[in-house]
Amino acid sequence: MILTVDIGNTTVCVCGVEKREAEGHTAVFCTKLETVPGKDGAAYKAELRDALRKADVEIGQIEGAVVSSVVPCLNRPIHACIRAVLGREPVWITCQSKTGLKMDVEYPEKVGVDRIVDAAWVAANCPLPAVTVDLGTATTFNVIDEGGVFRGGAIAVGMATGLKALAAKTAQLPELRLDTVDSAIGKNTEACMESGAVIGAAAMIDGLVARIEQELGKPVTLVLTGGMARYAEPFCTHPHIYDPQLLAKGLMLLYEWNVERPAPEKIWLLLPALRA
Ligand SMILES: Nc1ncnc2c1ncn2[C@@H]1O[C@H](COP(=O)(O)OP(=O)(O)O)[C@@H](O)[C@H]1O
Ligand SMILES: CC(C)(COP(=O)(O)O)[C@@H](O)C(=O)NCCC(=O)O
Ligand SMILES: [K+]
Repeated sequence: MILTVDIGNTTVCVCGVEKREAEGHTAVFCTKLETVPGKDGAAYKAELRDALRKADVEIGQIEGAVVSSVVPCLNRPIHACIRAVLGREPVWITCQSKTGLKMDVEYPEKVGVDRIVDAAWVAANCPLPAVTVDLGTATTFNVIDEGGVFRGGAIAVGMATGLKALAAKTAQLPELRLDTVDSAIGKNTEACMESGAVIGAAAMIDGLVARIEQELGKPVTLVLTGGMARYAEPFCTHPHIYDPQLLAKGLMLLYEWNVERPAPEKIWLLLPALRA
């Protein structure tokens, strides 16, 4: 099992991913820790140990760890946390990692690593061209053309972020926790806000993907993921795949492609140590 860790702006998503005979890459557990800038490695260490215990995972089952981050101030604490819990160094995914993607954007080093991981999985596993949409703090769109080229995309306000901004910037709109939505026509303030956030996000996805298809001149495979995707996904009319494990599976794939294994001659050097 590989521990995959995605440091997002709202949550640090930790999963245990295995490669299974029949199903391929599969997340066997997932847990979300809160993203708290300033929180130290020791505090995350306690939370991670607790989460692993609750998931019934023994440290010995975990062969390695891999991390993507779009919150640089948490990189050190999370690195320290993983090293302390697993006793090994995690692999960090960056724009320099082997991803199988060719980057056709102005500043590849500025693209969020979570976007690259989503795109890399889809480029390796789905019919291309494809669009991935990750509904988290932000709603991000990635466009991968039929040659496996990352062509860029779009970044829009996330559903929960939009609702928080509305409550903060208006006198009469309440704080809201999203629930299932059943109608585009809300009959009260909360229902109106939910329609705007959820069905609005779905309509934006359908509309933006249609524009992207126009620009590419081809239909795309659409893959939806992220913490908020389950709310909007039922309202997307474009054919799509909903895969809440996209980022975790992508991280394990990139672990396999980027982990440094000892060269064969070094394995002979290690053998005496292994026997001891
Ligand atoms: N029912 C809900 N109502 C409001 N916000 C929610 C709900 N469920 C999850 N969230 C929010 O979903 C977002 C988390 O999505 P996630 O994909 O984990 O984000 P990120 O990758 O940006 O950290 C956050 O904005 C979180 O507060
Ligand atoms: C767009 C994002 C804020 C999305 O982050 P998330 O919603 O996953 O927390 C993140 O991918 C990011 O900081 N990107 C850098 C800019 C870019 O991708 O072009
Ligand atoms: K994310």
